[in-house]
Amino acid sequence: MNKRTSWADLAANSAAENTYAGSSVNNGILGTTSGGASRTNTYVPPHLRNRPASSDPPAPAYSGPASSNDRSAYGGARWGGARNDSRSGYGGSGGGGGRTGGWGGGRGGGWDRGREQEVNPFGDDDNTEQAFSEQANSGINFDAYEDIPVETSGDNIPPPVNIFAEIDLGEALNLNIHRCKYVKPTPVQRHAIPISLAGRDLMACAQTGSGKTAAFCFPIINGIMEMQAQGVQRPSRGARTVYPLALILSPTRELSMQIHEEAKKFSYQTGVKVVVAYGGAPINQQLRELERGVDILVATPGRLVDLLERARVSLQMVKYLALDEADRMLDMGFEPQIRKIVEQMDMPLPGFRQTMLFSATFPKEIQRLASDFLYNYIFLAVGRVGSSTDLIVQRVEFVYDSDKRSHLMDLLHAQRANGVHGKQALTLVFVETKKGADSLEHWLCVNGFPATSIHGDRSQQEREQALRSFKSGNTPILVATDVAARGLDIPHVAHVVNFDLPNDIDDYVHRIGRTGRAGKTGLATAFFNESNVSLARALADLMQESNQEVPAWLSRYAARSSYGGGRNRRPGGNRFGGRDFRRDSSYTRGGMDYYGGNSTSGYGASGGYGGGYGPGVTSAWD
Ligand SMILES: Nc1ncnc2c1ncn2[C@@H]1O[C@H](COP(=O)(O)OP(=O)(O)OP(=O)(O)O)[C@@H](O)[C@H]1O
Repeated sequence: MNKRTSWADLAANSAAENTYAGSSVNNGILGTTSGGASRTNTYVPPHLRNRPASSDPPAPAYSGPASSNDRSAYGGARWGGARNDSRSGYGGSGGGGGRTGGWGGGRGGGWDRGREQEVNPFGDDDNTEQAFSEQANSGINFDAYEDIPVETSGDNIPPPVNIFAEIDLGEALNLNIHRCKYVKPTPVQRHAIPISLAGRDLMACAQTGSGKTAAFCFPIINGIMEMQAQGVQRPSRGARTVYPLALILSPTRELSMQIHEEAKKFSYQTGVKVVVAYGGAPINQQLRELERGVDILVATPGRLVDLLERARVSLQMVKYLALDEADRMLDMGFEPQIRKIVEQMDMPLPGFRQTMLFSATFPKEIQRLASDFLYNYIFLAVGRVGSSTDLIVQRVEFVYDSDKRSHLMDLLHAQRANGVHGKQALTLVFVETKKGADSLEHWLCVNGFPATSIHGDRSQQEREQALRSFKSGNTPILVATDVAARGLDIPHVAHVVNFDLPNDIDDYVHRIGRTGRAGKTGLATAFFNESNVSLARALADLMQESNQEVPAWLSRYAARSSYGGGRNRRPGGNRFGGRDFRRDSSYTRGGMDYYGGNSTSGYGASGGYGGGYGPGVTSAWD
């Protein structure tokens, strides 16, 4: 499907489509000369100053082996109504009118006052009328998504919508959708929004850059507006405890900040207040912000646990729980913290809150874990689970470790030569280690390529500054560890280079997904060598799945290797085979299918998954 051209064409096309509107490369912080390979080495990034200058000579030219391409009808009521257990719906026992110190009066009160002072997140862009007239030109190529396969499973699935007007999101939210210049919903939004508006729990898997943030934000904002219209009351426990109505968790600070920014735009003038809390930044400032009132709390798990332990936040009133990058949130690194937040504090149980899990990848093992947090949920897959979008042209090249730098340099030179108006297109380079990131950044800078880096050893201030500098085009090359792999929506990233490939194919999917977003095309290049053999098969399968040309040498590696490259790959199995894990017969117990009541009738039958155990009853897998 992707037309093959030379690399230079690909880079040029990608760059042309992704040219940033920012400043020129030579912006004052650089003393570089432009053009050929030899450059004046005058730029040293702040965190590398006072270090000895690199004595690395340019590496020899690429000498790796040549390769062929060298290159059921909806029946659910709104939340509460759809529950068929004996417990009353949300608000019955949790947020009832018997509470004292109501919303608007005590805790979180004063929001009306704050609302008057609300900063317009659209800034100079806020010209609603213009937004209406410009809608047809928002630059989103929706045709790219039209023939994408969609799978939904679960009982009583609400039907998808085609246009935003089909859903009643409320006037204020609709206005913000117009301000964002969203003409029509993306496929994941078409399906996920009606499901969530119907009060159903959801596990949603959709490709990178396909609009998942709005898919969970819109129903949350709409739901909170309704709660406020109904005069929701909040407790007046401890003088300084706040009671958010929605919690959105994400794995990195930068992603939480981004979701916060997006959610603020969507909730502008709706009366819904969004606050963010993440580590590495002064907690006192975040506490002050919380005290001014919070409806939606966007947080990273570590900082949230801190706030909960200080009793500054209570989750007792949480009606909506969204986990972005849910598979990452539930893998080994984060799972204990997530369980603590969701299961061991005062958050309402599944069935009494609405839970939404979103990611571009969802290994079955993680799906199984995640089901502990859900109640009678709907599974939605837009595209194949864990697939990458066809919008990204993927190339994989065999490059020995010792040749990687010179090879990267070649790519960057070609890209610059083909750049639009001499500007370097934004390029994101992923490496394995923090040290490796520092060292590559330094080497690029001294070789005349303005670069910055983002990784866990940099201070939060440095991380944020690096992102800003990259986004603006001041340093059009960002060297990153996996801290930047997920969720970040940076316009005009033309090229993602996997300088070091990850061990897990899902990480690869997220990394390359930093380009080719919202209908735009992008380019991803991976450097592969003997140390990546365990990824060969998964990588070849993924590329084939997304209509990419697989080099013959990679196919040979793939044929020889076992199925590695992932946490959840069945040996010999096809990673694209099953989707909703509930449909997989290997997950049935005692002849009873956990999904549909029995393993032959499949999903859709009554007594489906989640009905097997009620809220509060421990999952069968514990
Ligand atoms: N309906 C829409 N119309 C136009 N643009 C949209 C629409 N929905 C979302 N977008 C834009 O698409 C881009 C990608 O959206 P978003 O960041 O939510 O993707 P995502 O699916 O969460 O990606 P990832 O898997 O990488 O986290 C954003 O710039 C967003 O503003």
